[in-house]
Amino acid sequence: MKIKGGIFEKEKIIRDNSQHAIEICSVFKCFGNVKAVNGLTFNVEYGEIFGLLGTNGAGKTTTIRMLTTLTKPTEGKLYVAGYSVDKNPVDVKRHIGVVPQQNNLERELTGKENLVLHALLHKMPKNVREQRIEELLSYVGLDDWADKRVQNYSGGMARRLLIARALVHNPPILFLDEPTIGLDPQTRRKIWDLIQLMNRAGVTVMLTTHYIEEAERLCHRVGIVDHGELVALGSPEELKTSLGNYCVEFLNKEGTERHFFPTRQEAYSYSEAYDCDTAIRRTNLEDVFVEVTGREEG
Ligand SMILES: Nc1ncnc2c1ncn2[C@@H]1O[C@H](COP(=O)(O)OP(=O)(O)OP(=O)(O)O)[C@@H](O)[C@H]1O
Repeated sequence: MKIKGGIFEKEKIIRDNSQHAIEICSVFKCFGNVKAVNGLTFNVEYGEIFGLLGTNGAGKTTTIRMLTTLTKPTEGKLYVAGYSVDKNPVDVKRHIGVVPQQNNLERELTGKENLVLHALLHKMPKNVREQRIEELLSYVGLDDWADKRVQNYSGGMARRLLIARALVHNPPILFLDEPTIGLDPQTRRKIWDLIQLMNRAGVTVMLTTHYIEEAERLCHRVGIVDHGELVALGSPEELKTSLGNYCVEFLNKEGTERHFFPTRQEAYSYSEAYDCDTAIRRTNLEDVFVEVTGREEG
């Protein structure tokens, strides 16, 4: 995958009085009796890769759908690029790219035609859009597939095309809902590289994931959501440190028991008191996830 110079050069964003790329202020979303989102408040800063991590049904997709103008909150306010999602949805749409969880590409069209269609929806002039599309197809490594129909693409290729499509109109903020769901490990790594390259080129990224490894490897900051509530927020390092950087782990009759300590020495002293086999290791984000949600997997 190649980065061509200048493809992420951005127009200057005129923001109201916001310093944040994304602001979520006391947001609730109910579907009947189900509180899909239950009082979320946090910001995403310009330049970040921010990950919303949670189990299935935690409220991640609903949050992305509200931020990207697809559904309205029951209560609360959302701002993207300084614009109110409620009052200025058209401005919000101009400033965002969205990679949905489901592949909604036009399968009968070629990769290039899909991008042209998106550019036309954003009223991009022909000379600008042609160059941009060529550059993006090369950027996501699909130049050789540009004129082939999407129905012949693999899952990983379709995901790369979805990312290219989201970037056609040069948005400063990109939302990705479960960007690597269902992909094999090699393709997943390629998508991670692509997200990191985009971010280095200046794009602010907010993604959802239920893969803890994805959040730990990719995200500058992570918000862990459970039953629609934010239960932890910080960089992976901050979250691990807050729990204790060293873990003593051993098996008892009920299952695996874990205890956390700030230093290896304290962990070692604790483990010495036990007769059974104990392991001392560095704390990881999965430990944080289990502690704050009470669940074993993302
Ligand atoms: N349109 C809808 N109508 C009714 N309930 C909904 C609707 N959309 C979401 N929900 C419910 O809201 C809760 C949160 O769903 P959401 O899709 O936001 O979770 P998620 O964290 O994105 O999970 P997943 O990874 O499975 O998509 C779930 O209980 C879900 O069943």
